[in-house]
Amino acid sequence: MATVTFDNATRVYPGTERPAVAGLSLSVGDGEFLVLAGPAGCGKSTVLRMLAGLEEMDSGRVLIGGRDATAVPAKDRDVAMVFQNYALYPHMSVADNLGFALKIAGVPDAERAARVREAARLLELEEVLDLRPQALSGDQRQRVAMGRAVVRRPQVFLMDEPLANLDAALRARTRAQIASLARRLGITTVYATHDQAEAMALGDRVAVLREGVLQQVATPHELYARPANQFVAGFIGTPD
Ligand SMILES: Nc1ncnc2c1ncn2[C@@H]1O[C@H](COP(=O)(O)OP(=O)(O)OP(=O)(O)O)[C@@H](O)[C@H]1O
Repeated sequence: MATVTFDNATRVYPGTERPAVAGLSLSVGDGEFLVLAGPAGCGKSTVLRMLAGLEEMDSGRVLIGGRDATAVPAKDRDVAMVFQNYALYPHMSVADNLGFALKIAGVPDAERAARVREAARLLELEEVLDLRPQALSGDQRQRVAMGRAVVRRPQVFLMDEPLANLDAALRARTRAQIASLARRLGITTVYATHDQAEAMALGDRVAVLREGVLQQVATPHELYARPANQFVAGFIGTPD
């Protein structure tokens, strides 16, 4: 578990004028579930990628667990990212998909098996451990993608629109599972979505971004009761 702090983080993509993320200062508490919310192109993915070490920052810093991680390579940051386009290995069973990163990392067989079992239990995948991904439903596949992050026991989970490929009913169910899982594990989570209902349902706090600029970060209740400006009020007030 760890805190995450962005300190004046800015990213200007080469060949562009306007920063994709401009002077972001934001702290995420230990074990907190923070949602980054805002319309397409507001900079959510860039924030996650900067935190993961997949995107350079032009200025500012990012701290993980109180330590400056700005210059730390992605593989050494101890964060696990779940994407919307989760690529499972089609030729491997669910169990092998779950354990693959641990195998690469040289985790001994017995410990790997135990961690895979634990993740399968938490994500209700025990029944499908021997199946291949193509035999699974969309939400089961999404849970395997989540499980691959869970087995690594990272300090921070990063989730980029992980439910975007699911239909409405499954989104609601999977959303509830994610919320309960993250809270049970107590792992600091930064979760990006353009869907205000999802943001309000999941976040301990929600950070609303507009064109790369943080507008407000507050609990869902505070955002409803006291939106900082018209943009926040509009975003919160307009169901998807
Ligand atoms: N590699 C890149 N090169 C140039 N511009 C980029 C690059 N990646 C993103 N951008 C631009 O940066 C801005 C922020 O993009 P980002 O993907 O972070 O937003 P987002 O809120 O995650 O949106 P989406 O939900 O569409 O992914 C957008 O204007 C986008 O076009």
